Amino acid sequence: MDKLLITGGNTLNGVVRASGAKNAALPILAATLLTKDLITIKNLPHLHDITTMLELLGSMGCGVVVDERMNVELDVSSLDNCEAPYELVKTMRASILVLGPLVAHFGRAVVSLPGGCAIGSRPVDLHLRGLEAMGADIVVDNGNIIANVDGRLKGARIFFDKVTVTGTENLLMAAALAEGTTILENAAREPEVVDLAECLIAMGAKITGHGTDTITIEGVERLGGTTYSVMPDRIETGTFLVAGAITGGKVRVTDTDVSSLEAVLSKLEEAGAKVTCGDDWIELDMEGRRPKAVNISTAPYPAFPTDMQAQFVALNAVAEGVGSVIENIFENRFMHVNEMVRMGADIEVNGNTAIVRGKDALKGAPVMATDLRASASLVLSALVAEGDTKIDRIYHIDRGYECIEEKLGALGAKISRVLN
Ligand SMILES: CC(=O)N[C@H]1[C@@H](OP(=O)(O)OP(=O)(O)OC[C@H]2O[C@@H](n3ccc(=O)[nH]c3=O)[C@H](O)[C@@H]2O)O[C@H](CO)[C@@H](O)[C@@H]1O
Ligand SMILES: C=C(OP(=O)(O)O)C(=O)O
Repeated sequence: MDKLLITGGNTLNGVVRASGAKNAALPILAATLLTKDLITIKNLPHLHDITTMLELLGSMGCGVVVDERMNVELDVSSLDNCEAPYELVKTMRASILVLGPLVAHFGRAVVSLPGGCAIGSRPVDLHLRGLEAMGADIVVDNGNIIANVDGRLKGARIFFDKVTVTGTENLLMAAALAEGTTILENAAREPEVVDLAECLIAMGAKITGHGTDTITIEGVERLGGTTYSVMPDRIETGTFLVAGAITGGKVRVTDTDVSSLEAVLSKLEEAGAKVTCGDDWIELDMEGRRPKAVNISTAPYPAFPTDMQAQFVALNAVAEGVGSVIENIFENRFMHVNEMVRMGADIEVNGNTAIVRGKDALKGAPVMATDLRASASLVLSALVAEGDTKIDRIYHIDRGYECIEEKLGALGAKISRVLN
């Protein structure tokens, strides 16, 4: 099994390009199930999760043609089954995103129920309740969600008890082909939801209010083909900026979306970084300084994203002072802490709060990745640790970071992929 070997101590300097956003690409690929016309999706990141989604669409009978630049042409006209099997869903929870489009377009879906995962139990009750409110008949049998509807789904007013990103996306896609108007209240405002809505609008959907907590969808009878380019990855961008900050370096991320990172940039400034932005680039200059500890508290967009929490635990672990990190979205998202403690970090977790006391230095150690962003935080810790760190189970990182060793290597990190 591949591992990452990192020798810490290098200051990162240079320019790196942001890839397309995994969390926008996945719902957008699922949305192609809503039309029988040809769709081309561009700026897809080369990631394991994207391959899994393409495999899932292919297994249903969709035509999938990928070129060398990861532009993908999808043809759903020959779809011959509406099933997302356990083998694929267990490797990628986001497979649940095919549920809404399949029921809306084909009247039937059988999707394996995603179980919990390392970061929490992650139920999908709000997705199911919303589809039921739109007239779908849903049963869970033998670990599968079986959804059927006679004719078209019906528009409904749906209030989410909790802000859910993929829940909002599933119902947004379902509502696009429903009969009548759907209003999603307490909807997720994440930029990836907005990107999906823009793609659906390009396909002919009638959507307003995306980017606010109330989204209105006037269902249409059919959606058509389009060519759509996925937004840049704000979490990958943030991770590279933290890599600059933690090593006292200067990193510019290009081809990115500046407006989606406000909460993260303001914390980086509070940590002592000089941050400059252009239309589609962000530059962070730490000018050789050690970061100052920052307090963070995760919450739905536009607040600080849970997907950047682990990276800031790493930053605080070597910062000057003490930072508190509160995780409000997932109940078990501190798996990186014990691995960082093995590298000499001083972190105490109490419930959903981690108190991180900055150390002058961390020490390289063999560590294990437990989930996607935990892996990223271990990479960041390793960049500043004395000596070598070997990170095991990096298949987690390959789910969400495109060519991480090449990108960090180009910024000056000593990092390689090894077999043992
Ligand atoms: C593919 C994708 O886009 N993944 C992102 C998405 O995950 P995902 O969409 O799975 O996360 P949600 O926004 O749904 O989860 C938010 C909270 O709501 C709870 N919940 C959710 C649905 C539901 O039916 N019932 C329920 O109780 C979850 O357990 C969690 O506590 O948003 C998360 C929160 O920003 C990010 O960390 C993930 O990277
Ligand atoms: C938690 C994440 O992804 P997923 O929802 O696909 O598990 C993530 O991108 O950090």
